[in-house]
Amino acid sequence: MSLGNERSDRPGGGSQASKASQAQASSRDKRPGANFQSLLRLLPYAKPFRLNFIGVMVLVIIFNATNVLQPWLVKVAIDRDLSTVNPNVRGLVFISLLYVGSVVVGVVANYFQIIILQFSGQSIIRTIRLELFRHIERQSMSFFDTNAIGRLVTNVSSDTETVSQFFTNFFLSMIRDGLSLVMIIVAMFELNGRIAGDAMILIPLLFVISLLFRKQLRRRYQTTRTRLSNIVAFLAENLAGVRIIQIFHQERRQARHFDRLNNAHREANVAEYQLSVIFNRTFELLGNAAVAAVVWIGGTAVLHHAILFGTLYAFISYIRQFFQPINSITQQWNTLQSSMVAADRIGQVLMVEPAVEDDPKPVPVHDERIEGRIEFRDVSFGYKPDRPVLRHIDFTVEPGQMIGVVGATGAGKSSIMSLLTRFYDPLEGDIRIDGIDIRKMTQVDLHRIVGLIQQDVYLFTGTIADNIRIFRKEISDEAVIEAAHMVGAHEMISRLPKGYQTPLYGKGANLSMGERQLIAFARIVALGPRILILDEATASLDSQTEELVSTGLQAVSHNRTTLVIAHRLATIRDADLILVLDKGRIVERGTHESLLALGGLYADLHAKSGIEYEPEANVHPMHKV
Ligand SMILES: Nc1ncnc2c1ncn2[C@@H]1O[C@H](COP(=O)(O)OP(=O)(O)OP(=O)(O)O)[C@@H](O)[C@H]1O
Repeated sequence: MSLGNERSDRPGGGSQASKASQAQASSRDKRPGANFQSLLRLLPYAKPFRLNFIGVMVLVIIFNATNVLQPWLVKVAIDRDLSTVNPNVRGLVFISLLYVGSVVVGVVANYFQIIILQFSGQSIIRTIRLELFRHIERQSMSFFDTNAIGRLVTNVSSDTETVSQFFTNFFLSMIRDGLSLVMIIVAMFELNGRIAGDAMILIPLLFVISLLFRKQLRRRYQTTRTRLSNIVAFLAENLAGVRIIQIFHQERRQARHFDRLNNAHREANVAEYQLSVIFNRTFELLGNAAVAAVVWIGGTAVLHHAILFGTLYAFISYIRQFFQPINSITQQWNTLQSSMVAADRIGQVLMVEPAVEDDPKPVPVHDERIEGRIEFRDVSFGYKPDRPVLRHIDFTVEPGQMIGVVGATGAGKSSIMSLLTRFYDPLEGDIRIDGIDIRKMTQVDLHRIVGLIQQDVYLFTGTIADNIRIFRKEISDEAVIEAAHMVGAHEMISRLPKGYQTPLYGKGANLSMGERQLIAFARIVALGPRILILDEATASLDSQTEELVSTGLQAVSHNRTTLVIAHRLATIRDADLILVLDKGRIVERGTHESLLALGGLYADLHAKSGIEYEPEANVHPMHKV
């Protein structure tokens, strides 16, 4: 005659996933703002399911009623039909049928109650998760600067899961267990007010014991989770750095450290179970003691003919049922706490508006008519307003030109790129494409015009062809192959076992750096933006790949305004204009030759880069006189 909550010696009960998320939710940053309001703010998501919740309530009432009815039926059978004075076999059969009927109704009600509630809870979470995902995707880069990716992943995955506990477990328990308790109490008072009154002493006692234990259980549970996280973090770091560990012969030391973490986890886990078992058995002990007390008090009453035997039976059954809802309700305290923390964190993310937003009245842009003229007009920028990283940047790139931006590390090269793509907005000045302020275009239009290849070429899980067309179905296979041909990637791709259908794993780890660059070039040709920004990879390539990449670059920049953030000066030797940045300012500008002739910072960088620049250096040794 369980009320649907199976007893578990694991503290907290519930699924592993939910427990993990609850622990995470509670162990991470507990903001003072995490309160019931945070949860209430998520209530509108539940509104479309209000009929479902009402349905669940009705089903819960039916289910509880059948539970309370069953001992009562047995009581009637014993006292009315089994009494030796007036035995009634037909009545007995009728009661048995009613009993079976109530069990069947209870089971069916319970089934639908669980299914409807889970469906509603998970639907709510689905909506919240989708909104979070969309919201995060809409954010500007400054948002990602201040929000660790790991935290966002947790928001979308486990925080939402924790909140779902509120909509399912918490809601269900409050209704089901609260109602169940009330019904049992009413039934007991209905049977015998005196014995029922004595039994009421148990309620505060059970609540206090339960809450005290739960607090401790929660603490131990969190310790176990934290120690498990330590193991996972250590393992991840070790796997990532396995080469270094092997080269420096640190395997034993690392294994010892791992075992310490492992042991700490074992101890925490055993301690957690220990307390959990003590708690459950204490509860059971109290339950049995209560039954014994009822047998004693009720039995005496039976002997004195104060109550009938069936009433005593029903009392014993109700006392047994009595413990489950109290246990379950106190357990919800944890659920409520974790859900509030998780809901607060979700709310914090949902409240952030993107720093870069589209103009409410954007200028319509026809990208096919865009020529690709870029102007930076006295642009100043800082990731934090009081720390400028670009000052008074002023330059123009004519359509189809290639421009190189060079400078020491941290000079502000990538920041220029981030402004042109509107990952950030300038603090002062403006940036124009074909005379249109990019803040006046929608970001969708802008990103159709401006293509970007970042240092670390990002490849998605999928085939090479998928990666070239970035999952845009309207780009045909022929167009993909043509794009690859143009940048000189076709041969390399054809050599792969499955050609264009070769699957890429783990951000394209099965390709070399140069090969990834070529795929990125082909991607640009296939998508065809008028402007290309290339944040060149810092790692040096072998000379053969370097040649492939530079041929690819020539192809991809052909007829396209190209801005190269150059880490290798050789890449931009033929650029129409080179900007030399130093501490956020343009300190020199000109062509490769003119800058070398100037003998300033560029010439300096050039000398340090180790590239020989002698006109004769390009001449084949055989032709030297
Ligand atoms: N997201 C960011 N938040 C805060 N500061 C940043 C951020 N990105 C860059 N910076 C700072 O801005 C300055 C310019 O960085 P930027 O990445 O533009 O330089 P860079 O010339 O491209 O350097 P590198 O050649 O090393 O890539 C640096 O001082 C850097 O620390």
